[in-house]
Amino acid sequence: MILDLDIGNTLSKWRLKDVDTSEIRSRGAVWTREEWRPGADIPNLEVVESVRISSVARRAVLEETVQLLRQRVGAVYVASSTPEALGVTNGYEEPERLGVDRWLGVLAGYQQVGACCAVDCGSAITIDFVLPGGRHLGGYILPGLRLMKESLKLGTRNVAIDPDSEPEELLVPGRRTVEAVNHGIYMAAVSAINRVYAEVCDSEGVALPLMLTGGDARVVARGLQVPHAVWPDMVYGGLEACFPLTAAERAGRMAGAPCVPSPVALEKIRAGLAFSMLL
Ligand SMILES: Nc1ncnc2c1ncn2[C@@H]1O[C@H](COP(=O)(O)OP(=O)(O)OP(=O)(O)O)[C@@H](O)[C@H]1O
Ligand SMILES: CC(C)(CO)[C@@H](O)C(=O)NCCC(=O)O
Ligand SMILES: [K+]
Repeated sequence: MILDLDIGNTLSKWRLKDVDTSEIRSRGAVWTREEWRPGADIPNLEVVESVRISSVARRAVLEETVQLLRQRVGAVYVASSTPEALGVTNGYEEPERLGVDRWLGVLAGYQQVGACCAVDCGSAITIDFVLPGGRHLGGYILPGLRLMKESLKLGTRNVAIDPDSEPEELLVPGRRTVEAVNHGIYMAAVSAINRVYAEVCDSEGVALPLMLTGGDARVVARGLQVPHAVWPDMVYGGLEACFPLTAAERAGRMAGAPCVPSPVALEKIRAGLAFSMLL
């Protein structure tokens, strides 16, 4: 088995992938600040031959995790942001400072569809762009839905936005605090993504396919106007592309990669942008 680990700021997510069949066998998540104790929701390391890790947690968390795993598992691969990989050039002035989850998302997106916009709706919402030819432009970082809500300190943090609610309901004025906060942060996230997407496509002169990942991807995606795909395993896809171990991975196939709809024509994106500026 391959153990894929995505250590985020809030949650550390893992999945076990069968080396022979490329199937995903199990998944789980633990809070990042907690220890990896036996009995918790952690994978059985007895069956693991290799581990691939994406981590944006503090250095000490990664070091402890790697140390623990090296004693038990044959091969441990740790992803890092580099100046260039898989045909993509990193747009950061200091490439190693780009969050590796963003880098892996961008690499997975580029491998799947070529030039694209990759959005991660996690603890933070990140929006990254890669142009045809593989130039990563850099991107945007804003607080995630949960962070925005917590920062208001109105005692509404435990009421999550229902991922099944209709965007029309979420975009109307709230008539209770919880509702006003939920609708406000939803509007903030959705309109930021819509605007940034349109601005960058306009200024670069290219309509880009749009992909979303992260814990809040589904609910945020429902409010977007442009065609898009949700890919929960996008960061894992980057790990598969960087460290291919199965036959399918060596052939460039990433687990759970979605069919990404073609973007609308650039003229339409530009018209939408011009319209929203006039109002
Ligand atoms: N069980 C859960 N626990 C915490 N957050 C959850 C849960 N389910 C959904 N979420 C939502 O997912 C978001 C966190 O997404 P994700 O799991 O991608 O975070 P993360 O990996 O810790 O983020 P990052 O990698 O940016 O640190 C939160 O904003 C929250 O609203
Ligand atoms: C922005 C987050 C927290 C999103 O998970 C992560 O990608 C990160 O810690 N990045 C480092 C800073 C940067 O990407 O510029
Ligand atoms: K993430």
